[in-house]
Amino acid sequence: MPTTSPRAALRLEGIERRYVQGEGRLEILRGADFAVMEGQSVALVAPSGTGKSTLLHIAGLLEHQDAGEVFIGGNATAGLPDAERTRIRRVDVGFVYQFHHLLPEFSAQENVMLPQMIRGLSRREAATRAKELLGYLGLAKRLEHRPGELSGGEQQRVAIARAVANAPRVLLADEPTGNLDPHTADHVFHALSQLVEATGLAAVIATHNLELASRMHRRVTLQEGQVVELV
Ligand SMILES: Nc1ncnc2c1ncn2[C@@H]1O[C@H](COP(=O)(O)OP(=O)(O)OP(=O)(O)O)[C@@H](O)[C@H]1O
Repeated sequence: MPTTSPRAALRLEGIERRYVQGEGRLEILRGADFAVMEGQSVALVAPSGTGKSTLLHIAGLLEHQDAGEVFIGGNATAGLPDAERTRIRRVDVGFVYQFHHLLPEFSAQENVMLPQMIRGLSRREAATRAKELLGYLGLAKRLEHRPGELSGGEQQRVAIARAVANAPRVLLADEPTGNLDPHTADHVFHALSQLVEATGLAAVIATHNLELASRMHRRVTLQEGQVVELV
């Protein structure tokens, strides 16, 4: 019987990114290559200022690279018009940041419903999916809570539910537990890992937490502007 080989949900090829500051030039990414398969979680562990956020922003089509190509689900994105890049980002990419950025006046459930309604789902459909996701992340009893009425770990789990509400191919998380105590960080990481296993998402998680990174499928770092596998 033929076996299906895993597909790269995200592939970066020869990514270059430099910043010009006055007379100086900062070469942050110098031909970075990187691929993440469906259902795979990768920790990006590198010192501050080496370009983790830059790499995630380029991978998520939030920022343009100076050279190289980003493939999402096998489709090249570099030459696309901005409107098409935005469409792909909305459909295929979910982001989680260090701070949750939830809308304070909306409930947990409504925060998870919003991206779905923006994509055209009915209120009822969005509510059902939000409830299901929040339940999965252990927040079944927090649906009506506003962000200010949730703990830090709960807020981050709502942010994760929101990021995956539209079933993206790729989840990009930038220090998602950087603002949490170790116990809560552990809980949030566990929730993230479970989601990756359950949904076939590809996840890239920038973190300084080596213990949590050790639980991801792979670990990579940035060295001289290149992505290097850690073994
Ligand atoms: N818009 C910009 N203009 C000039 N330099 C920038 C710009 N954005 C980022 N940089 C520089 O590029 C480098 C990489 O930044 P980036 O935010 O990607 O690092 P990082 O590895 O995510 O760091 P941290 O772990 O501290 O968040 C830094 O030295 C930063 O100062």
